[in-house]
Amino acid sequence: MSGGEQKPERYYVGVDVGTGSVRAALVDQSGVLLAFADQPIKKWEPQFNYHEQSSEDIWAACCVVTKKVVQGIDLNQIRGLGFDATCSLVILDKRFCPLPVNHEEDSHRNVIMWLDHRAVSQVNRINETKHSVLQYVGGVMSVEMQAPKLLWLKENLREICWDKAGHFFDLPDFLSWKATGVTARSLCSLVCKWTYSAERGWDDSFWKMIGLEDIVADNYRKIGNQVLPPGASLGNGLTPEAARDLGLLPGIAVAASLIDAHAGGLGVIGADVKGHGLVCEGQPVTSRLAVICGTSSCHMGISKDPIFVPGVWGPYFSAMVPGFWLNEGGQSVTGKLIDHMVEGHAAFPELQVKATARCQSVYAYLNSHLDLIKKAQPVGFLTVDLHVWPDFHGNRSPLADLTLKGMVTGLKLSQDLDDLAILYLATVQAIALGTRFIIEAMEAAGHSISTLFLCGGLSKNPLFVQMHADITGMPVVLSQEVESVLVGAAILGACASGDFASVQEAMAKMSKVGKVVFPRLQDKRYYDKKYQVFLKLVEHQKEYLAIMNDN
Ligand SMILES: Nc1ncnc2c1ncn2[C@@H]1O[C@H](COP(=O)(O)OP(=O)(O)O)[C@@H](O)[C@H]1O
Ligand SMILES: O=C(CO)[C@H](O)[C@H](O)COP(=O)(O)O
Repeated sequence: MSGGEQKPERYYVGVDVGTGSVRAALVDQSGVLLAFADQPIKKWEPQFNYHEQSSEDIWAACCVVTKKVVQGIDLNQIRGLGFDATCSLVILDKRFCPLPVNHEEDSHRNVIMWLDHRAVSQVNRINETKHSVLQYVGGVMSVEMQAPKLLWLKENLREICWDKAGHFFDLPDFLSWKATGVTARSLCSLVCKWTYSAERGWDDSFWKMIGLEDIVADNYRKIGNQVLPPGASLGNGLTPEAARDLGLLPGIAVAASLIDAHAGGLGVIGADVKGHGLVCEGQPVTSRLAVICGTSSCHMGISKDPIFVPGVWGPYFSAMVPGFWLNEGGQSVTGKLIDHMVEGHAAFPELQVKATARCQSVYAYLNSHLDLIKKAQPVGFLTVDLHVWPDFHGNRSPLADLTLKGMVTGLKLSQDLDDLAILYLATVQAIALGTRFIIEAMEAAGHSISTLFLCGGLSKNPLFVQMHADITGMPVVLSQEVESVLVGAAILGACASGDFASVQEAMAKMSKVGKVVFPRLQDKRYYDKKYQVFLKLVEHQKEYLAIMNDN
């Protein structure tokens, strides 16, 4: 401050809990990241398709990263705190102590992660009910949502978990409770993963029909009967205990949270695009699709009126941008699939040695290796005879079929670095082709999308970004801040502090365009052919299944 004329800077802290790590940022009022820290979190996979975490480990990581980003800052300048997280299920007993989600009775592991597929039988039975709430999750409930997981706990861990449980939280709501002591849930979590309707509230008949009538009898106390819009200020703000844990001052505003993909959406979708030569300039914000690409990819499209897209989650009212309906397409593993293909290849140890020698990430090394071997043709043409179907963990959208498997066609005997690089390229392309498939389903149902806004760990990969532009034929906008999900979390904190009148105002002021990647339209014919093959792959997979199931 000089001469008492200038107002002191106002800062917000955003905390983003992803699948593999927790990140925090100190963000100013114009959305600039002033400090960033990250910390890995523990994951357990006790058996195939079972994925667990620990809420205590996650909270401890939140504390480490928050303390780091506020070091050296006058804490009085920090006005608000916002959390986003994966939509994993946290279970606590009536005294808020962790309960085990496993037969080993390890209560440290009290989180069923979003990608856990243990509740297949439960979700199949839920879908057989054809209950009307299913219309609002794309027609088919995903095994990754919370109702099947709750039913699994009741049917499998009745004594050690279900009967003792006092609180079932979506992870973002667990974090805001931990910070404030307020058990109110965010509208975002409840609408997107728990079948709550912003307009009609809970539907008793659904819970009774699926065998969870105890949730209704208890007046939804365990899953949430006080619901707040994302960004609303919670209780009296940060409790003294949480303030000590996080290294902040007690009483600062804490916002009702968002799921991570939705925070990414807020962080990118409202940016002013003037002067970037984009078709979406002058078009409504509904022409933008935010794609949040980390362990998974989520495709967030908004509309003024509800649009029912078969196989695409939603329409969800006010779950991301207040007043707008949201459709959320998704690919359940994307970053995880690329890592799986690269790390599982025989040439991976050689890749690691070479990348380390050049102080590069393995992805940066592979990208430059592809440039070396491409000869006169564009890089993307190296996969003319290698095709991948990317549903190694089932299909979220638009087929909503968790039984689908991954496919690779065009394998050879070679196992060298060239072979690894081309397989990596084909996997990246398959993910981008999957995005095109989702966009086509959304457009067929009434969306009109012209521009992609990418964020998340995979948006740091130039090949991934260019393939999304080339294969969808749409420009891809990257934000000024690479960590846009954290800008979304900070937007929540800024709204809770009262410094902005609305989420829309905060979005417009805090998200900024960084770079635009345009599609190379001269390659369109090649990618149209790759897309044709892509669609054939799943058709053939279904044919194989029919042949094998024919008695
Ligand atoms: N610098 C990078 N270059 C290329 N890919 C990256 C980079 N950093 C992360 N990734 C990819 O992003 C994925 C993780 O993204 P991230 O947003 O951190 O995930 P999550 O939010 O699920 O924890 C990884 O699986 C990896 O494939
Ligand atoms: O289901 C989701 C959003 O609705 C996310 O995919 C899930 O929360 C995991 O996110 P990430 O890939 O960023 O870890």
